[in-house]
Amino acid sequence: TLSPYGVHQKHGQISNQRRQFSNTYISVEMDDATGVAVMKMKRPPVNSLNLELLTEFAISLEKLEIDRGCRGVILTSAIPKIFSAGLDITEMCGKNADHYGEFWRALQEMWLKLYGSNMVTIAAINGSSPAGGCLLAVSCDYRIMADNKKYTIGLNETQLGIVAPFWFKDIMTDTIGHRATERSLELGMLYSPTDALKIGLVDEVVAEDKVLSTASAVMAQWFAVPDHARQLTKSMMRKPNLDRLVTHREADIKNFVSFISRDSIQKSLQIYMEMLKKKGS
Ligand SMILES: CCCCC/C=C\C/C=C\CCC/C=C/C(=O)SCCNC(=O)CCNC(=O)[C@H](O)C(C)(C)COP(=O)(O)OP(=O)(O)OC[C@H]1O[C@@H](n2cnc3c(N)ncnc32)[C@H](O)[C@@H]1OP(=O)(O)O
Repeated sequence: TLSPYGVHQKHGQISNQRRQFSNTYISVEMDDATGVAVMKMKRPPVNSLNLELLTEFAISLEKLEIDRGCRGVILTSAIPKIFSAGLDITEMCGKNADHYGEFWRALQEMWLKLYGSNMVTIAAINGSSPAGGCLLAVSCDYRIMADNKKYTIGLNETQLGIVAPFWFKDIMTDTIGHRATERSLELGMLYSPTDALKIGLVDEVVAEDKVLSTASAVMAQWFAVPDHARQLTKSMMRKPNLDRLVTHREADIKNFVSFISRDSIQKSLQIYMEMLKKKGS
C-alpha cells in the first residue's frame, strides 16, 4: 500500500499476536501480547540516515503512536555491527539548498516524534553509533549497548568539520552533563561501550547476544509504572527541548542550509568521505 507520504508499505501477519509492517528501510514487528514493537533500521551497508529512511522512520513511529496496543518501542538495527552511521553524508554534499532544507526538515520531524514519543523507547545499540546514530539513541528513554570494544558511540561532528546543532547538544547535556558534553562535542569524541557506560551515555552494556532480551526485560520494568503518570513526567522533562526546536524550527533549517552550503564545509565533508572510502578499500 502507499501511505499518504508516498512511502510503500507492506503489511503482514505472522501469528495472532504478532503483526509486521515493513518499508524499504524500516521494519516493525508488533507483539500484541506484550504491547512492544521492535523497530529495525535496515539500510545496508551502515544504516546511514538518508531522506527516505528518516521519512519512513517518522511515519512508522506515528503509526505506532496511534496504535492503542503499542506501549513501547525497541529501536535496533537489522545490520550486524552497525546501529547507524548517522546522517547520510551524501545528502549534505553537492546538493542544492532546497534539498538540504528538505533533508533537515525530515530529520527534525523524525526527532520530534522520537524524542517526544509517549511510548517507552529503548535503544538496543547492537553496533557502532556515531553522530546522528548517537542522536537516535540519546533520544530514547533507555540505552543498552552491545559489549564489543570495536563499537563506538558519540557526537563526533567536529571530526568532520561540522557542528552538532543545539538540539543534539541539549539532549547530550541532559544525558551526560555540561562539562562532559562540552569536552565530548569540542573534541568529537567517540566512546567504547565501557567508556560510554562510565559517563552515563548508555545505561547498560551487555553481551552482544543479550541486547534484545535485556531490552525486553527493561521494557517490562518500565511498563510496571502507570502509563499516564510516566507519560506526563516524560513530557514535563522533555517539553522545554521540544518547544525550543519547534519555536526555532525555520531558523534552524536556514542556519543548517547556509552552514552546509559553505565551500569550506563542502570541502571538509568531501575529504571525510574520501577518507572513509579509502579506509574501506
Ligand atoms: C555557529 C554555527 C553553528 C552551525 C550549526 C548549524 C547546523 C549544523 C550543521 C551540520 C550538522 C550535521 C550533523 C551531522 C550529523 C551526522 O550524523 S554526520 C555523519 C557522521 N558519521 C560518521 O562520521 C560515521 C562515518 N562512518 C564510519 O565511521 C564507519 O563507516 C562505520 C559506521 C564505523 C562503519 O565502519 P565499516 O563497517 O568499516 O564500514 P565502512 O567505513 O567501510 O563504510 C561502508 C560504506 O558506507 C559509507 N559510509 C559510512 N558512513 C557513512 C555516512 N554517514 N554517510 C554516507 N556514507 C557512509 C562508506 O563511505 C563506505 O562506502 P563505500 O562502500 O566505500 O562506497
